[in-house]
Amino acid sequence: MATPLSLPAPAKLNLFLFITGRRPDGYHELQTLFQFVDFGDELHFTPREDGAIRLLTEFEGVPAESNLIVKAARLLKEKTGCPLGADIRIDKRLPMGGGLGGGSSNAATTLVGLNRLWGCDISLDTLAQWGLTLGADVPIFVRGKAAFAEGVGEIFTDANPPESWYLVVVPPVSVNTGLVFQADDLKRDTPKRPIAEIQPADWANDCEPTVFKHYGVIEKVFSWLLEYAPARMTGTGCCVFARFDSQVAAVATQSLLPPQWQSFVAKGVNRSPLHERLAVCD
Ligand SMILES: C[C@](O)(CO)[C@H](O)COP(=O)(O)OP(=O)(O)OC[C@H]1O[C@@H](n2ccc(N)nc2=O)[C@H](O)[C@@H]1O
Ligand SMILES: Nc1ncnc2c1ncn2[C@@H]1O[C@H](COP(=O)(O)OP(=O)(O)OP(=O)(O)O)[C@@H](O)[C@H]1O
Repeated sequence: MATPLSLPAPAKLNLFLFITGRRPDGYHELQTLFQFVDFGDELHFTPREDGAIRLLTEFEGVPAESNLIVKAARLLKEKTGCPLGADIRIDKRLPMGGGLGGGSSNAATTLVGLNRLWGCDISLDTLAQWGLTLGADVPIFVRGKAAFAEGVGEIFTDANPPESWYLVVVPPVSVNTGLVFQADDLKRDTPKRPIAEIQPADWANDCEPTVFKHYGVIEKVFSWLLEYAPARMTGTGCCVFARFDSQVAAVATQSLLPPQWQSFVAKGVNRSPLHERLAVCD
């Protein structure tokens, strides 16, 4: 049997997220700062000669046909005409609908992993472009470098934010990204600024007031964390993160969390663990 290729699908954090407008197609113009963390899912790919794409891990509430892993594998096969297939397994650790980009990261790791396994030799830029049709955050995970993003999140400028430690708390709710963007009370008129002018003191997330209003528990988690460290929601929620200078400080605060709140401690990294692993495989 062929050796499987195992690759990480890390989470991302939006260190800030401003909504600067709405396009005629309904999508929103953003200015955001993406950083990865060294925590996420792990995917395992084994090539198949018969061309079939099989996802061997079941997802609660997501049929295989609509799973972004299967969609990404089919997209690559269709675009390249590759006759091979794959068996795919995943160790799922990232919550769904958490604002950590888990689905997009799974899709990106599938595109990059199968491109390698099948020997397609498609450039990262092209994979990122194809991936955008699967989800707004797929391109950043394909590129694998911390970046400011504009447009709907697909125009990048490399960035080098401090690689802090984060305590990420997962409130017991799932937030639907589409519904947040449709909300009447969403702040979508932050003036667009040159990226160099956005200072750390200005960092904020425009989705917070709307999400907090509809999900009281997320605001509760946010207020709790704020007592210990600077805190912010990532993406459209539900996860909230607090920033620390050391792992010890993050773990100490984690030990004080109310027991019903799930959490993890992770380090911010400006190069994706996916690309770190691929470099080792070279
Ligand atoms: C807000 C972010 O979390 C920032 O990282 C992402 O851009 C959201 O990415 P995502 O969860 O992959 O979202 P998608 O699946 O692409 O979009 C879900 C829905 O959110 C809305 N949406 C998404 C991104 C965007 N820039 N404007 C939007 O209005 C659209 O209605 C879309 O149908
Ligand atoms: N492989 C996958 N992993 C997670 N979710 C998936 C996957 N495939 C499809 N989905 C669907 O996509 C939805 C969003 O999942 P995801 O984990 O990307 O949310 P998110 O972390 O809020 O993303 P974002 O930060 O991009 O808003 C899920 O609720 C699920 O229905």
